[in-house]
Amino acid sequence: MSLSKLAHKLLSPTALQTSRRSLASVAPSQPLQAHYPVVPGSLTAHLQLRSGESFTGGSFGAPVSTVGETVFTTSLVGYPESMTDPSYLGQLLVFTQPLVGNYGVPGRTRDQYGLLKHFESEKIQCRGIIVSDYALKYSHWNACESLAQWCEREGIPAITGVDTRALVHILRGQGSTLGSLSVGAEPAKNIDWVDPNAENLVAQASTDSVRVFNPDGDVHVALIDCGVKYNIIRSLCDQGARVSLVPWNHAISAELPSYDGIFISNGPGSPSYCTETIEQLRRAFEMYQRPIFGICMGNQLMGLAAGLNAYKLRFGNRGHNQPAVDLTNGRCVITSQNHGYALDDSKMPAGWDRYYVNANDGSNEGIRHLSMPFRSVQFHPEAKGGPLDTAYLFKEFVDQVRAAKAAGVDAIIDASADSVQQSAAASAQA
Ligand SMILES: NC(=O)CC[C@H](N)C(=O)O
Repeated sequence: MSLSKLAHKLLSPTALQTSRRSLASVAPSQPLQAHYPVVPGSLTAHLQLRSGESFTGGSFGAPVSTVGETVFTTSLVGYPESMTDPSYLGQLLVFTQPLVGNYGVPGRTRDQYGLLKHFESEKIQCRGIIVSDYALKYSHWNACESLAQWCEREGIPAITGVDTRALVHILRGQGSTLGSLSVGAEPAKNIDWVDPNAENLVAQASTDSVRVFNPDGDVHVALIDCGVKYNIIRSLCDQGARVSLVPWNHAISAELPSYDGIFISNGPGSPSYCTETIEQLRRAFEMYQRPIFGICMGNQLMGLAAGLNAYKLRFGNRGHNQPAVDLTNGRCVITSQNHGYALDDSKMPAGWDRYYVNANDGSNEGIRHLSMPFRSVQFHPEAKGGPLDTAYLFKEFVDQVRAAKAAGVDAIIDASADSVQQSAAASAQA
C-alpha cells in the first residue's frame, strides 16, 4: 500500500472512530498496565477513578494516599506554576504532556514585592499529580531540586507510567471524576469519596487578613483574594498600583471610597459558595463607579452578582492554548486557562454584554457592563504559565483606574446619599 493510501486509511473518520471506541470500551474495573518504564526501585502507585477504572504505575512523590477531583491540563510546560496555582486546590492534576519533570523545580527566590518569583503561591495546591513519563534526570540553569523531591518534601503523591491518553479519553467522555491516588502494592480499599467541590474551597485559599503590596503605588486597588495567583498581584504592582489584598468575604462595599479600583482574583471550587463576595459585588455594582475587573473565579462571581447563573463544564478548560474571541473587535487571543465552571451567558442581564467567547466550545470567556467600567475575563491574562497575549488587560485596567482618578470620578454614584452608611450597616450585620 502506498504511503498516502496508508495515511488516508489511518486518518479516515472510520479509523479514528474505531480507535476512540477501543479506548472507550476499556472495561471499567480492569487495571490498565503502566505504559512506560517507572522510576527504578520506586513504590507502586494506583489511580482509581470513582467510576471504576484503575491505573497502576510508579510512585515518585510522597508515599501518601489522597482523594480529589481528577482533571487534566493540556499545557506543555509550567508544572511549578500550575501545581502552586490555588485554583487547583482539591484536585488531582493529570498532565497530557507525556514527559514531565525534565527541567526540575526552581528555587524560592522572591521579587521586589516579596512574592515567590517562580511559584504562584507558597505551596503545592493540587492534591496529587498523574504523569505518563516522569523524567528521571532534570536539567535547567534555575533548577534546585527534582519534581520528585519537591512532591515528597511537600507531602504530595505523584504517579508515573499512566497511559494519560486513555485516562483523558475517559475524563473527556464522562467528565471530571473523583479519583483516589494511593501508594502501596495493592490499590486502596474502602475509599472515602469526599468531593472537594462540596465545600467552600475559596475560604481555605484566601488570605485571612489585609496585606498591602507596593505601598507607594499612585492608585489604590482592592484585590479580593479568592485564592490569588502571585502573578496577578505582581501584574497590578508592575503597572504602578498599590494593592490591598483583602479576604474573599471582606466587607468591601462599606469602604468603597478608599479604592480607586476593585479587582477579583481566580480561586478554587464552585463559585456558588462565595455568597458573601457575590453580595458585596452586587452592592458595589449599584453604587461604585470606578473600574472593577475580574479574572476566572472573578468573572464567575461578577456574573453571578450581575444576575447570571454558573454551571459545571463536563471536563473544564485547562491549558495554555485556548482561543478566545474579543467580541468588541473580533480579534482572537490565545489564552491560559484553568476552570471547571462557566457562566451561562445565553441571556445577558440588562446593561451587560458578552465580552469574550471561547472559539473551541463557545463557552463564556468574559462579560462587560455597557455603561460602567466593569468587566471580567474567564481566562488568565497573568498567564504563569501560558502566553502573555492578554497581559495588556492589566495595563488597560490600571490606566482606566488612573484616568478615573485624574478625572476626579467619585467612588460612589451619589456620595451624599445614605447608601454608603446603609451598606456599612448591612455589612456589619452580615
Ligand atoms: N482559575 C479559576 O479561578 C477557576 C475558577 C473555578 N474554580 C472553576 O474551576 O471554574
